[in-house]
Amino acid sequence: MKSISKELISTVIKKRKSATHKGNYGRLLLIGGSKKYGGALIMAAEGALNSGAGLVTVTTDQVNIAALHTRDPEIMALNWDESIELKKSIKSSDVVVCGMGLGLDEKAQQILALVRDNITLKQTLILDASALDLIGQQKDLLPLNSKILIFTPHQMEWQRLSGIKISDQSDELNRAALDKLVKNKNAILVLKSNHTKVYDQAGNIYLNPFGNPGMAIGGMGDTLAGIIGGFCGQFPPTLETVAAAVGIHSLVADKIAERQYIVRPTQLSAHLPEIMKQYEK
Ligand SMILES: NC(=O)C1=CN([C@@H]2O[C@H](COP(=O)(O)OP(=O)(O)OC[C@H]3O[C@@H](n4cnc5c(N)ncnc54)[C@H](O)[C@@H]3O)[C@@H](O)[C@H]2O)[C@@H](O)CC1
Ligand SMILES: Nc1ncnc2c1ncn2[C@@H]1O[C@H](COP(=O)(O)OP(=O)(O)O)[C@@H](O)[C@H]1O
Ligand SMILES: [Mg+2]
Repeated sequence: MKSISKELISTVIKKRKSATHKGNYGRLLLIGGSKKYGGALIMAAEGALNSGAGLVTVTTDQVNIAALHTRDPEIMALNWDESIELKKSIKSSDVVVCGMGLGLDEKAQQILALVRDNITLKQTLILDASALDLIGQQKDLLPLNSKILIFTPHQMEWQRLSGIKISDQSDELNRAALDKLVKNKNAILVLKSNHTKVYDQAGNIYLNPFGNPGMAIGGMGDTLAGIIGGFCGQFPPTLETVAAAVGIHSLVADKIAERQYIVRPTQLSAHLPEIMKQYEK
């Protein structure tokens, strides 16, 4: 098992070249935010924006859009009832991040089915939170048609999806469960805990040595899902890129925790551009 290092983060975060434009840094679509959990979607979108994604669009319950635009006018928004537009948005994105605050109701199931049916082999798909629980309940909702498929469960979500109890979540069982879920070997598992592990299906594992308990606040994982999306839109969507996203999320939190008792997810996002600058190479 390898450890996520500051050197690894520096090899992933590239200095931007002059002759580039927003289209070179990833078209991201984030899907989530039912009425109760609009904040989850907003925090994920802020993670994506602040990690440098070129173009960020969300699709969510209409009720969240004014709040999102008040905070972040850089982000485009689409009412998730507009299913024709939503299909087009899925198809035209480089990276789709689905599940933060999506909920588990019929609407959420329909939206995940739409993602499953419209994602293509050119795209990176990240599944978080409710998307994972929906798949746990109904295995045929699992989208298998993306280029790279990234799962980002916390230990309880992984228990529900894989059937492995938290106390039994060993590397061997985790990888076997990933192989059972995704047979075409294009998946990455980000198993979140106080020391998150990132697995691929070739047997590689990265352990995150960074992070602190000030991060134990709702929205911290939503923010990470957005950052992983942002990294996969800008840099090649590999195991190392995902591991670097996990690492930088915790390093920013560690910086904030030097002088604060807790780390607000929105504050973490706001500090990302400054800390990423220190690691660019
Ligand atoms: N402001 C918001 O709108 C927020 C919305 N959220 C959304 O709420 C929905 C439910 O997700 P939750 O994760 O809250 O609920 P879950 O019921 O899925 O899981 C949370 C529970 O799992 C247990 N657990 C065990 N090990 C854990 C670990 N390593 N990390 C985290 N929890 C662990 C804890 O008892 C915890 O209360 C998701 O769609 C999520 O995106 C949350 O992300 C919180 C913030
Ligand atoms: N005690 C801790 N030490 C280090 N990191 C933590 C700790 N508690 C939570 N985290 C991190 O915070 C995030 C929590 O993710 P998640 O439970 O999905 O949050 P949410 O769904 O509320 O946004 C993960 O990245 C996890 O590694
Ligand atoms: Mg979560």
